[in-house]
Amino acid sequence: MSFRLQPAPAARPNRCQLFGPGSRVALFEKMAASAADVINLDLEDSVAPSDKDSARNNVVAATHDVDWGRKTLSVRINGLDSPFWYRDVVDLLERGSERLDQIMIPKVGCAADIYAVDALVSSIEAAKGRQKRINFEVIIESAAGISHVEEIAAASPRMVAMSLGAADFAASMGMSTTGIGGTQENYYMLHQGAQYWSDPWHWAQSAIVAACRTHGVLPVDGPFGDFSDDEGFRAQARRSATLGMVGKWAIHPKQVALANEVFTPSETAVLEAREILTAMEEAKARGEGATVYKGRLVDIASIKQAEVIVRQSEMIAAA
Ligand SMILES: C[C@H](C(=O)SCCNC(=O)CCNC(=O)[C@H](O)C(C)(C)COP(=O)(O)OP(=O)(O)OC[C@H]1O[C@@H](n2cnc3c(N)ncnc32)[C@H](O)[C@@H]1OP(=O)(O)O)[C@@H](O)C(=O)O
Ligand SMILES: [Mg+2]
Repeated sequence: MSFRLQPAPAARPNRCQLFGPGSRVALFEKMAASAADVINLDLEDSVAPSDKDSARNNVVAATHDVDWGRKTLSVRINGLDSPFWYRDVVDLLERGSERLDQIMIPKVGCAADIYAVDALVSSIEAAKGRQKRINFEVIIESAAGISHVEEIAAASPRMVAMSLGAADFAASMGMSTTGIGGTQENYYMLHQGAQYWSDPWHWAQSAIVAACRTHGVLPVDGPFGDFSDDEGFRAQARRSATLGMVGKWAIHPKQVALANEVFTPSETAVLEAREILTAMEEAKARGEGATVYKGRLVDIASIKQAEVIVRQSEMIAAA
């Protein structure tokens, strides 16, 4: 292992992040009653420019008036290229309650973007004497964002999570698709006349996971736009979980159960992980660094893999 150890990410359930426009107040109580671990109230792209001020006021009020239970309460502010973002931050932190846990920063392109928001947030927190430090989540959804993904992950001690925003990412990369995540019809390999679909999001997801794991940040898969396609959502989520992501956005309430299903380790997976840990304890007692479990090699690396699964299940159970 490198001398520089890999920091542990925040120990918070993050299986599903349910989004809702700040302009649709009627959704807030439904979001609070959902099984999502994280709530993202949106001030950015799901809110029309004409509704920005009213949506901001709705969300500030919701930090006081809605019982969000033990969920992580996050607000997506507008992009740093907009005339809205500074007022989003100022009003949330000057008029919003301390129930707010996190600010989500969209379309981040470099570490300096985070620095700017961090400086403004820190100044208001000090001026208002806020006791609870606001965390950051960022969305990687541009060519610049993926190009600078590691410096962004390391840009602030407030950084807790990082998501892939497939739609804006596709637009920024010039991808010929209007789908939001999932399989892309023309992204296939041809072999002996048969088509084999590959995953156009794989490399970006892996880059996000690597940057996040290097700096103790939670890697999260973003939206899957077709909320009538349960199996498509499951397939995308399963690929993301396999790559090391801890959760996925829901842009419709029906996707919450799907995300929770995929990102909650199954009883079978947890039992196997615990059995591997026991097998490795027994091997260690015999002075061995490797052993056989169900006919396959397990060694010290297997301990770390098993601990990821056990830790995730215990964190969810405790939530
Ligand atoms: C693309 C990336 C993004 O920006 S994604 C994040 C921004 N987008 C959003 O926040 C959209 C969130 N979803 C919605 O606004 C709505 O779900 C919808 C517009 C997609 C559909 O709304 P509607 O037609 O009203 O849905 P239904 O009639 O099917 O509703 C059934 C039922 O559920 C309630 N409902 C609807 N939406 C939500 C919600 N988000 N949370 C909780 N409850 C919801 C609705 O009121 C109905 O309730 P009822 O049964 O009591 O009537 C981008 O960043 C990138 O990738 O780059
Ligand atoms: Mg976006």
